[in-house]
Amino acid sequence: MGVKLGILGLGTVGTGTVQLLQDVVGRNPLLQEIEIYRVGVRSLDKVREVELPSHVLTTDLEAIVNDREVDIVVELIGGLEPARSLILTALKNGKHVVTANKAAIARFGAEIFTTANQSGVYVLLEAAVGGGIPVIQPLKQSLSVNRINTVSGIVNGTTNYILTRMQTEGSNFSDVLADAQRLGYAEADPTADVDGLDAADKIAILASLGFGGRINLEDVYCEGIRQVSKTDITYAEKLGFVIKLLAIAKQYTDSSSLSVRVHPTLVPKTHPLASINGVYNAILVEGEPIGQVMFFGPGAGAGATASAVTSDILNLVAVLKTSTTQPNPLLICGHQDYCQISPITELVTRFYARFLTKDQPGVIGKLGTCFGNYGVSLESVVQTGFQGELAEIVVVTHDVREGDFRQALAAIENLEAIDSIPSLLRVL
Ligand SMILES: NC(=O)C1=CN([C@@H]2O[C@H](COP(=O)(O)OP(=O)(O)OC[C@H]3O[C@@H](n4cnc5c(N)ncnc54)[C@H](OP(=O)(O)O)[C@@H]3O)[C@@H](O)[C@H]2O)C=CC1
Ligand SMILES: N[C@@H](CC=O)C(=O)O
Ligand code: NA
Repeated sequence: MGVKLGILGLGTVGTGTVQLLQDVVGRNPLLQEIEIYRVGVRSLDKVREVELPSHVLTTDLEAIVNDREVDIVVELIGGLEPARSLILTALKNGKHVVTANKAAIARFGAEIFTTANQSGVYVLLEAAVGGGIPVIQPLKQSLSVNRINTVSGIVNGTTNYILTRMQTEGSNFSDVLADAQRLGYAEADPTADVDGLDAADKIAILASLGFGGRINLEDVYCEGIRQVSKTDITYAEKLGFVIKLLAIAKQYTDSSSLSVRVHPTLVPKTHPLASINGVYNAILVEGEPIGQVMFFGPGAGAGATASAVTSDILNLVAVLKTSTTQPNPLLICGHQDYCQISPITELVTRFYARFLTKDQPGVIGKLGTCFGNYGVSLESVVQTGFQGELAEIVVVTHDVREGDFRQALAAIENLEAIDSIPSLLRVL
């Protein structure tokens, strides 16, 4: 007997998944055992890129998650509600769930996994992070014997696509965002991409897997890419860096707390993450004894994401075809405790800052003295340009505690010679 899927959503990812499932020749033979039984959408009038028998499409998503015939619910509608309620109902009805919905998992993961465990079913989410890149399963299984100390990466395809085109073509932010939307990379509300929220959801999920505890999303520090200007991209280039939106989860060596954050970062051109361009994502996992492992691939888009969704479906088909009633501990999520996350003020990092100053003698000296008063030591100071009457000074610091750096900046802002501080970015 075939395994019956109830797919919720037939947008970018839903369509890619149905296309893959309708074209099984040359792929894993288990795919032939899958039946697309129901597909739930918002509108029956939309023109679809896939052909499905008319009785398969429905707008009644509740009926799908309550249908006794459905074995696996594949949630691809996105957003928080009704996605959360539909997932919970499916789980309570004893159905396995596959989801690409990092927003729902990052916020309601505790409730969703507790319900799944109580019902003896699985929630698989490979597509939720890194699109088509296998990273969830490797963290849960292949790498789980390591003590992880850092998970960092480029986990949002839309912003990496935007930053890459701003860097290589000098393109304008809003034009490039429109292209990312047209290509199906962006979220329904692209502010989730641009403001770093999508990356924050993803690093919360990766940190939870890497460090073995729940993550309170509100503790994840998050800055997006709106403030990244062409001027900063050009300065960064001259200084030997590229600007990337990085998501980082790092264990402090001297304590049990984690730093979990998302922000635009100056990445040295020699670093493995510097060369990840366009919609590609990469996740660098560092642990003991393995050392460094990097996962690279397409982070968004219909086909790539469908690959991850369908691999989860396949895992569940295999589960359904084996007779054991015992849960597989490598497939469940059994975290109970929350990880302790340090405030951003405790972060120790290098900074890049751009100042607009009055063109007076001794300004650089005043900046240096002010930084010195707060224990901030400077790695480089560059004054190359002017913006109208104002001189532009760019500094890169050595490692400094963020709280101390912020105090120094507050003092610098009060200097008579300082007009403004248009940019402040962290340096890897
Ligand atoms: N796009 C990508 O590259 C990636 C997306 N994801 C995640 O995958 C999920 C889906 O994204 P994507 O395919 O891009 O989204 P789309 O907006 O393209 O598609 C959403 C689909 O869900 C349906 N839908 C939405 N809300 C409802 C509702 N309330 N009732 C019934 N149907 C509904 C829509 O119906 P209709 O067609 O009738 O409007 C549409 O078919 C999201 O969680 C996203 O974060 C993950 C990785 C990559
Ligand atoms: N909007 C997301 C889609 C994949 O998760 C992105 O751009 O990465
Ligand atoms: Na993935």
